[in-house]
Amino acid sequence: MKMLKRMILENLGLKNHIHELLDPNFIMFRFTHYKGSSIISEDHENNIKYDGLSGHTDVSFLTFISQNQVNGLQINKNGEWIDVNLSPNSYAVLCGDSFKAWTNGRLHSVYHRVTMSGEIDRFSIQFNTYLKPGHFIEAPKELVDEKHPLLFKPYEMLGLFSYVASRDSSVDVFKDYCGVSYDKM
Ligand SMILES: O=C(O)CCC(=O)C(=O)O
Ligand SMILES: [Fe+2]
Repeated sequence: MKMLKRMILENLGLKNHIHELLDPNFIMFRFTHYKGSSIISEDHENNIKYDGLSGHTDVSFLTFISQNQVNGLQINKNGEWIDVNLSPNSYAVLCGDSFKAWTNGRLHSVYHRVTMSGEIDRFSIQFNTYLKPGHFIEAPKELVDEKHPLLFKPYEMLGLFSYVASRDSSVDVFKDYCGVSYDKM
């Protein structure tokens, strides 16, 4: 994770900012169990119900996803859903909203979902990286200029978490919380 952050910052010419992202690093793990159709099937006339998770972006900096050998994760590229075929012992890395905000939009958060289509249960582990509460996420000055106006106001993770928890997750909560709107002249 540290290496990945270093590589990204080096690429953006921001190596001098690495400690802002590494020192206050804060990690959350989540385990998810998606039931295969053999368990939750309500198969009346082939009307099978599948488990899953609807489309969203993560509010983290980075998300690492590891799974048992059952696929189901999909990412959206230009409106098209693409299956992520994870080989055993590998994991997916997704960029989240916080990295997008900190890079003032240079990185994009990945819109993704989970769609189950088989009989076997899927188990996944998500490892989300944030900044410790109390540390503000603010794009470095080098990434803000006339051509690249500030896209997100500085914010802090606890404020964001409580806002997200109080909202309907189907709307763009992250942008609602800290997005900057510029009036078109
Ligand atoms: O289970 C997965 O592969 C992804 C889960 C996910 O996107 C999430 O919990 O935010
Ligand atoms: Fe997610």
